[in-house]
Amino acid sequence: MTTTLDETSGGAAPPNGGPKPITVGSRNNYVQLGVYVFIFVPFAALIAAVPLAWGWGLTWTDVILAVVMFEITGHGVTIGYHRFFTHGSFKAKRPLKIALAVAGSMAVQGPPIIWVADHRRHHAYSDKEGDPHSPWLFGTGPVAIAKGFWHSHMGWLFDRDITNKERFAPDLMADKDIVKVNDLFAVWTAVTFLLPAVAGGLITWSWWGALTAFFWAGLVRVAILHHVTWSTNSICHMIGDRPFVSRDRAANVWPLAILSFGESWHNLHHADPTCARHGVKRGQIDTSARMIWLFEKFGWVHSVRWPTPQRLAKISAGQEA
Ligand SMILES: CCCCCCCC/C=C\CCCCCCCC(=O)SCCNC(=O)CCNC(=O)[C@H](O)C(C)(C)COP(=O)(O)OP(=O)(O)OC[C@H]1O[C@@H](n2cnc3c(N)ncnc32)[C@H](O)[C@@H]1OP(=O)(O)O
Repeated sequence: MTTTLDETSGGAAPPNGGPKPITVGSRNNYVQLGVYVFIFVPFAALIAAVPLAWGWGLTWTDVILAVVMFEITGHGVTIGYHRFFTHGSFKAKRPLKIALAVAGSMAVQGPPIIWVADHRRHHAYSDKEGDPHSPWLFGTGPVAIAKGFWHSHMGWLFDRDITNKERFAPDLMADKDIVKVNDLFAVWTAVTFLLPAVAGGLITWSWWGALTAFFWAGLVRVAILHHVTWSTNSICHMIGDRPFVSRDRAANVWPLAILSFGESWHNLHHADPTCARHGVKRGQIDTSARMIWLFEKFGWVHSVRWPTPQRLAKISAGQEA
C-alpha cells in the first residue's frame, strides 16, 4: 500500500501525489559542517556548564535571558514549525505567521521548509522504512535498541539524505514570506546568539555580562532545546503510555511535558496529528495549546482544530473494537 501524506498527517500540504521520490540526494559538505558546528558547539557549552555553574559566570540576568529565549524559540518550534506549518492545526494572520517562522528559525534546528518536509515525511512513514528518525529501524534486542536510540535522537542528523521539499512542503515553497524567512536562516542563527549577548551586555553594562549571557542564554539554551526536541523523536517513540490508537510506537511521556511545551503527549499527536492540543486529558500540561488559545482570543489565529469528545472517543484505545 502506498502511504500518502494526506492519509497520515491530515495534510496541511496539498498531497500532489505523483511518483516524486521521498528523498533527493545527500547534503553538501558545507551544510554538513554547519550541522556539526551547530550541534557540537552548544553541546560542548552544556557539558562545560555543569562545573561552571558552581560559582562562575551564571547570574540571574543570564537565567532570565535563557528562559525568555527558550520560551520564544521553543514555542516557535512547537506552535510555529510543528502545529502550524507542518500540520495546519490553525490559520494565522500574516504578521503572526512570519513571527512564528522567525522564532522557529532561531531554535537552530534548520530552516522552516526543511524542518517541515522532514517532519511530514516522519508522519507519512512513522516508525517504518522511510521515516528519517525512527528508533525502530534496527530491530529489537539491547544493541539494536541502543543503536535505535542514538539514531533517532541525533545520529540521523549527521549522515542523512535530503527530504524532497517539492513533495512534502509545496505549500511553504509557494509562500513568499516563508521562502524569505527560509533564505535568511543564517541571519536568524546569528540573531539567536547575539540577541542575548547584547541584552546581557546592556543590562549589566559590561563586556563580561555580554559574554556570560552569550554562553548561558545563547549556547547552553540552544543545546537544552536541541535535546528536548530530539527527545520527542527518541524517548517518545520508545517508552511511555499509549492511551490512543496510532499506527506507530508514539507514546506519551509525562516527565517531558513542561520542558517540551506539551509536545511529549506524543501518542495523542500521532493518533490525531492536526489537533491543536496534544495534552487533551485532565492535568496534561500543554503550554503550546494554551498560547494558541490566547492567540485565538486576541483574534490572531482562527479555524483552530480543537479536540472534540467524539473524535477523542473514536481514537481512544479500546474503543475501536
Ligand atoms: C521545546 C521544544 C520541543 C519541540 C518538540 C518538537 C515536536 C515535534 C516532534 C518531533 C520533531 C523533531 C524534529 C527535530 C528536528 C531537529 C533538527 C535539528 O535539530 S538540526 C540541528 C543542528 N542545526 C542545523 O543543522 C542547522 C545547520 N544549518 C545551518 O546552520 C545553515 O543552514 C548553514 C550555516 C549550514 C548554511 O546557511 P546558509 O544560509 O549560508 O546557506 P543555505 O542557503 O541556508 O543552505 C544551502 C542549502 O542547504 C540547505 N540546508 C540548509 N540547512 C540544512 C539542513 N539543516 N538540512 C538540510 N539541508 C539544509 C538549504 O535549504 C539550501 O538548499 P537549497 O539551495 O534551498 O536547495
